[in-house]
Amino acid sequence: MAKLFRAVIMGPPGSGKGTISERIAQSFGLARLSSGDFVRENIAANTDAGVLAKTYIERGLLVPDHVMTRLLLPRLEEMTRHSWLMDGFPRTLAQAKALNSTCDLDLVISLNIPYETLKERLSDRWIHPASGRVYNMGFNPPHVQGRDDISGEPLIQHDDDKPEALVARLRHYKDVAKPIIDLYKSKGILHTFSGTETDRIWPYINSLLSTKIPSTSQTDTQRIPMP
Ligand SMILES: Nc1nc2c(ncn2[C@H]2C[C@H](O)[C@@H](COP(=O)(O)OP(=O)(O)OP(=O)(O)O)O2)c(=O)[nH]1
Ligand SMILES: Nc1ncnc2c1ncn2[C@@H]1O[C@H](COP(=O)(O)OP(=O)(O)O)[C@@H](O)[C@H]1O
Repeated sequence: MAKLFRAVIMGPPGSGKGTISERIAQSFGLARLSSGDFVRENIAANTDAGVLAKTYIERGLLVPDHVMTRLLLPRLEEMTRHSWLMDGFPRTLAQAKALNSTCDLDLVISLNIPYETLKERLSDRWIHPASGRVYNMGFNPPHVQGRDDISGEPLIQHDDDKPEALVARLRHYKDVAKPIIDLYKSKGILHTFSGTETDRIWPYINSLLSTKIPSTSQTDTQRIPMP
């Protein structure tokens, strides 16, 4: 069997992680894993970790490391036969260390996007809360204004996407991401992409991954369901 491929995508809020992950999953057939989706699925399924996670999310807090690792690592251990790309985890150095002890990452993509660009994008971002689907009124608008394409339900805007909250969020990201980025740099697996437009960054990511991903991992396109 060809070697499997495991990657993580990192970047500040609004940097395009979700958008780029979707493209990578489609182009290379990696399973796309999102920590936010895992959390939402666990909440919906009423698992112990999900019930606990919900108490933090309801207060607008990050889920503590030990809950996140309990929720995610067993799922990763089940994926021994899959290549995957993870979005949203690790978000702290403790999570990165826990991930390290579970699997060997092949590659980390870090997105480096100017503050002004992030501010513009997020103030234009609308979300379908039940599914996590994301729209941008300029970049990828919904078919019907203010409505989710699939369910037709209303879209909302997050309070923390407003400019005044964004400065603090970005500062927080920089602080917590730095040691994680340093860790991956020291392992020689970090690749940083800078720019203001996803469509211009994408070709570089695409060509890097073309050289790294063994062709047999490219047959396995799927979104991983809950057990
Ligand atoms: N105008 C413009 N908008 C973009 C571009 N790339 C992505 N967007 C939009 C899509 C979304 O509404 C917003 C943020 O993109 P994503 O949700 O993919 O970002 P990310 O997953 O990093 O954000 P998150 O961590 O969930 O806050 O910006 C771009 O190149 N130009
Ligand atoms: N790695 C993580 N560590 C801690 N909490 C997390 C992590 N990933 C997701 N969460 C929790 O789940 C929520 C939803 O995650 P996500 O879909 O990535 O949304 P957002 O981009 O709004 O943070 C987060 O706001 C946070 O409370």
